[in-house]
Amino acid sequence: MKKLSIIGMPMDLGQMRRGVDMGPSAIRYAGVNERLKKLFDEVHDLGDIAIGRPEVMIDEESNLRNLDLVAEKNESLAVEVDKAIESGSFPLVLGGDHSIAIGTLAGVAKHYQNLGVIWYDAHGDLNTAETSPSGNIHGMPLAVSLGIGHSKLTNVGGYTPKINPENIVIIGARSLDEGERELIKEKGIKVYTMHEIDRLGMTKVMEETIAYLKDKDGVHLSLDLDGLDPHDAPGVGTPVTGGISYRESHLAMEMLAESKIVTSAEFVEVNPILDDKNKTASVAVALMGSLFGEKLL
Ligand SMILES: NC(=[NH2+])NCCC[C@H](N)C(=O)O
Ligand SMILES: [Mn+2]
Ligand SMILES: [Mn+2]
Repeated sequence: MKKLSIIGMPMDLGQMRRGVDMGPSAIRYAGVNERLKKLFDEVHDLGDIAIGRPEVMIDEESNLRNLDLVAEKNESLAVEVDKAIESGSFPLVLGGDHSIAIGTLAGVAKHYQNLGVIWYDAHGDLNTAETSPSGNIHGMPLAVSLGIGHSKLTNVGGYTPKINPENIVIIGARSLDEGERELIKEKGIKVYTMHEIDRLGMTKVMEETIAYLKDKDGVHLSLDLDGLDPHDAPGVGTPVTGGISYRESHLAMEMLAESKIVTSAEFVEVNPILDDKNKTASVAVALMGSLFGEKLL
């Protein structure tokens, strides 16, 4: 019995550009339910986590924009993700800015002893208040999940850390801040930058990634649409040129489907205001199709 739970997280408090809160709607409009119903026995769309429209505020002291709200809303997400897994469902979270990975991983990681994470992204999202150039929490969730950062964030879900550095693979990196580079080196995090993707090809990158994570008891895929080239996924708040192509991304998802290692996923940073006729949401849905085993023949 294959069950999928879809959870919308219309969060935009982790960054400054309005519109990413409409990501879950855009992805639903692009047909996520219809497409994935063919690949699961049951698809439960649980609707959206309530975010509301609070006054935007910055905690000047700590360089953590909307700290309390981001923490609070991620607690709610963690509860829903946890419940989905308890009920035997594969949790698929629709973002929302990438700060939602804090809540997703809080809900997921308690179910695994040794969770692997694939971070498909132009960025490392390994900043802290001290290293962040922007104060935007969507640039911090991977560090937070490692237990590095403000305790209001690292303690979401009531425990820390969620993951270990040697269980992470970052794919598609091409924009890293100085503090992120240092953390990657210090912790020995595995990273396939665009250089390695060009050099090795996506086939080899995914073969190595899958081999690297094979012995984990679960693998979470956190896919930031800005990992793709802005030509293929223009509707994102922090685009970086020279990214992963649409075709390479399909191949990556198909290889993950074949490997059967992925046990939870989130697709984030879809911003329909910045998009071109809902292209980015449609790309997200197409990639989900491949991730969950869609085949042409
Ligand atoms: N999830 C994202 N799109 N993150 C972008 C982060 C950009 C930059 N590194 C920052 O920390 O502000
Ligand atoms: Mn990114
Ligand atoms: Mn990201």
